[in-house]
Amino acid sequence: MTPSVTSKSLRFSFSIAPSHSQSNLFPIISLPNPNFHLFRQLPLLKPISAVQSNFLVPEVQKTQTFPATNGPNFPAVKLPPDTGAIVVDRATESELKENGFRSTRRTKIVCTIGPQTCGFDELEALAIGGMNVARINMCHGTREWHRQVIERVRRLNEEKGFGVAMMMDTEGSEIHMGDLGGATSAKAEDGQIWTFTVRTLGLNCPERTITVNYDGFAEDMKVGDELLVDGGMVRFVVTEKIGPDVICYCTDPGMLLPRANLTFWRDGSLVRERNAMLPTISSKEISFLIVMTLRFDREARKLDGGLTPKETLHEASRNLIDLLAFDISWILHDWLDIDFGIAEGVDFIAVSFVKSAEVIKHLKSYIAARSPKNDIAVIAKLESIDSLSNLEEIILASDGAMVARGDMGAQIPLEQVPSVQGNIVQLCKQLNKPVIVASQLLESMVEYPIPTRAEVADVSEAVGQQADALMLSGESAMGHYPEKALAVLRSVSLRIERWLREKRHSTLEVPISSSVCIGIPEEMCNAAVKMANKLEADALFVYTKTGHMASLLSRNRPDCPVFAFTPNSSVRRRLNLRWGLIPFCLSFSDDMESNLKRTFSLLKARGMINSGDLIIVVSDLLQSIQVINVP
Ligand SMILES: Nc1ncnc2c1ncn2[C@@H]1O[C@H](COP(=O)(O)OP(=O)(O)O)[C@@H](O)[C@H]1O
Ligand SMILES: C=C(OP(=O)(O)O)C(=O)O
Ligand SMILES: [K+]
Ligand SMILES: [Mg+2]
Repeated sequence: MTPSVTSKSLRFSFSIAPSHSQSNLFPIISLPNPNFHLFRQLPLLKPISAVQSNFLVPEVQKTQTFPATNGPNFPAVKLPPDTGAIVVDRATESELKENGFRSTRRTKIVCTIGPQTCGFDELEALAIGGMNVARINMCHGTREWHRQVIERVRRLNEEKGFGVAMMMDTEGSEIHMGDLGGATSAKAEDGQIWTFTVRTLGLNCPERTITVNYDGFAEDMKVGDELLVDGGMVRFVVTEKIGPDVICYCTDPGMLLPRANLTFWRDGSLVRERNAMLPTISSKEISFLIVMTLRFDREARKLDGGLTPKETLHEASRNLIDLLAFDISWILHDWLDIDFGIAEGVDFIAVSFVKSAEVIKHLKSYIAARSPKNDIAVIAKLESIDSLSNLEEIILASDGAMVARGDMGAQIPLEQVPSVQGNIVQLCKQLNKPVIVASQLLESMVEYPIPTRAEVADVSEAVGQQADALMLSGESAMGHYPEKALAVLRSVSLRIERWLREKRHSTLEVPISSSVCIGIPEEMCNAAVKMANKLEADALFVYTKTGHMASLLSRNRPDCPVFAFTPNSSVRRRLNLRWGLIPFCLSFSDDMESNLKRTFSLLKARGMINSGDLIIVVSDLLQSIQVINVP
């Protein structure tokens, strides 16, 4: 595997073999063009410091502020330490008590946290409203900003008794616009002329200028190309190129948002040289590369005498440093974010623009080496056109998948998105991986308090497909009605789930079969679900250390909810993404009899089960299925 890093702007490419590859212990830089001295003449080389201010330290450019926390208004309800007690998410507990087992929500909800929802109060409101997973998108905000969100979610869980999991979504090497000079949005009108530039915004920029984060942008665009903002929400056609400026004519008007993603098309197909790449190279390997380059430079300096080839070598090394700084900063971003996510102990890392299973495998071994407890799940975001030809391999390598319809809709024709969504959801269920349906589910609710009928139908479709989770993006990050949007997802899920259960009984549809992997745990879980459906059990109980048995029950999409008991709090948080699972933290012993007794008495004391309820119990301790009436 030799990932290649391409600097289009320099019309030059070199490849880097990561140090773990079998054939090479050290990174190899292969330069196709021996005329290094030519590079100096190219216009886009930047000194390292300039590069750093653009890429390595993007925080400098971002000016986001946090609403202050209302510290004193929050009574710190410190829960007792988990010794013998049972811990469940507070919102789920009230839902169970109010509505009874059968009517709890099965479809999970992921909310993207942004300026509208990053305060402690707002986060708490989302947790009360049923948010199962909070997502931060590393495309926006600074690491410090994200750190505060993570800290607040953790505090919410500890002090207020919620069990919200944390997902970090990587940026991917997408091309996006700059910050709009501080404005929150800008309206592009039909027929208007806009300038997209790689220059920094300044006085000499024409009116309606937008910066672009990719230095090769002006070189790569051609007159006649189509430029799509935010997956096609606003469209432009390139009419002229003037040095670093690309002059565009607006063909589809709309709202431009800061740092919106850009794709460009030529002759009806996507030009995707550079917008779909997470290179399989780590920050350590890159650091090594930098050290090697600096040594190369030092050796070149030692060569006195001024022979032309040596001067050339020196010149080349200087250029190489510039070049590496440029390209490395581009690709390093995701790896620095991944290191950040591991250090902060997030529960999920969602990888943007995955093209192959290799990226996922590499990231999983990277995480395994740094997080020995192996408690971060990797979610493959399916949005790049290249991912669609090897979906099964990618999904198998991952711990879950996201149908990232926003960017997907910019890479394949829109009318193909629904069938691709259906196929991915089906495939994930077969392969026993949780799947999230994301983007524009309730897009109009960014501005309005009521969704459109079409949006409600779209949500219903995803719930009907029995996707594990639905995701809010702008609706919860920067919209005017985050809690209302969450309430719509909740109520539509509940209603459609109930309707499906009623329908299933009239058509006697059987749960999905275990055609893909058949082993004792799979067979046991399939049988337990069948039994629970036939006997109209009130709940399935599963005692699980790793969460695997619980996932196998969820995969069958049973009629009743599954109470999953695990001693491990990070397993509990990861199970939040699984359809129909209610994860509890509970320490248990090898003695199932006493585990059950204890669980029944703890749950009865909290009013979460009643005498006479019919429970089907599965455990990965004993290979048994028990049918029990709560005493
Ligand atoms: N941390 C953040 N800071 C500021 N704005 C954010 C943040 N996260 C999300 N947003 C806003 O919400 C919008 C939708 O979020 P999302 O779908 O995650 O991002 P995008 O569509 O830009 O990839 C973003 O375009 C951005 O305007
Ligand atoms: C979820 C998506 O990714 P992001 O919001 O990071 O662009 C998407 O493209 O649909
Ligand atoms: K992202
Ligand atoms: Mg995307």
